[in-house]
Amino acid sequence: MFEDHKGKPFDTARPLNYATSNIISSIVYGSRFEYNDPRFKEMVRRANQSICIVGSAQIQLYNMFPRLVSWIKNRQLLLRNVEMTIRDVKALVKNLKETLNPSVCRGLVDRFLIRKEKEEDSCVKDTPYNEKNLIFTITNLFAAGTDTTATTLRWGLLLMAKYPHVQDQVQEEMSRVIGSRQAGVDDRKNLPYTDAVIHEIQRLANIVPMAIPHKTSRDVTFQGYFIKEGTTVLPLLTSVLYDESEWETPHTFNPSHFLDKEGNFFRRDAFMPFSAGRRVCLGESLAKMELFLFFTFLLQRFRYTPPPGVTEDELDLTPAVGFTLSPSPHELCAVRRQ
Ligand code: HEM
Repeated sequence: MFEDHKGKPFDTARPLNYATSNIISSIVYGSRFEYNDPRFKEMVRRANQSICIVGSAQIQLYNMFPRLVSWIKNRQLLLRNVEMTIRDVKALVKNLKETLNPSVCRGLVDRFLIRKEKEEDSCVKDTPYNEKNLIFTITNLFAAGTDTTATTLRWGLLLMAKYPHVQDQVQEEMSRVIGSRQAGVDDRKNLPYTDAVIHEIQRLANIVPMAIPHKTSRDVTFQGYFIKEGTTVLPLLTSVLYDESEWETPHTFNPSHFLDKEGNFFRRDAFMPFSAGRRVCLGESLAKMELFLFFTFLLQRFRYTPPPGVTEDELDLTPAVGFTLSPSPHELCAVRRQ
């Protein structure tokens, strides 16, 4: 899809969303969607719109005063999106159910359906393998796994266009170490600069600034503060990713944050874009793999620049606020390299 624009400016959002969405789809349904499939296009559009709406002031207000403002427009829109997504997912699951062959497992849905049938046959009570859990597992994976990875990649390409000397070094390292063949996950350890750049993109982009709200399961005293059982707690990842006592230049794009004096990659404890603890991002290892493979592939094949007439300095890094922080609407040129 990048190729189609022939080096002319375009918005990177749609192709990246479709690509990452198809990874989740392959895992969940066992197949990819065509990029021109109207149902797929709508599912991706709705997932992105919902993530944006969840971060809106209206929904924050609703979360605080649910009884007072249940009528607000964004909540109605969100509920309609959920309803339509459930309808689509049900249709896709029905199709898989009708073609289910227990000896050929195509994806997560097949595995779930096989287990569901088995538990029903054995009359297991209160099993989590029920229709409702299946539908919500699928919709949650789709929502959590599409926008996050695509948004990080969009930040990555925008930062490469803004800082061409960093892009030069990534491309130089890749040419030197892997040449023109496609990178595999095992190449990461031999590409310390590229690895550092990907980590720095995630740190600065800070795409899930407030993680996901949690509730205390019992009374706790934390750093001298008493927090009652059942209190909603927001772990502010921004406070760690931009911590002035942890990072040399917390507000600047600086891949050296992850490099030692010899240019070797090193991990930092304050790198927590996936949060931490028991409810740490379930897709962390998948996301890391996707980011590395997509980023190296896209950098190997294209050079990213601002549109004609726009300088690198003018590329705006102000985020658009939603539940996740994505770059403000922008266009880039992707010029074919090889
Ligand atoms: C760059 C990409 C990603 C980032 C930055 C990210 C970040 C996060 C964060 C901060 C949380 C909240 C953790 C908490 O509650 O404290 C989370 C939860 C979650 N993420 Fe991701 N995520 C990414 C990609 C993915 C992918 C690809 C998947 C798909 C499998 C995924 C699935 C989930 C799920 C299911 C949860 C909820 C886990 C739970 O509540 O136990 N994420 N993610």
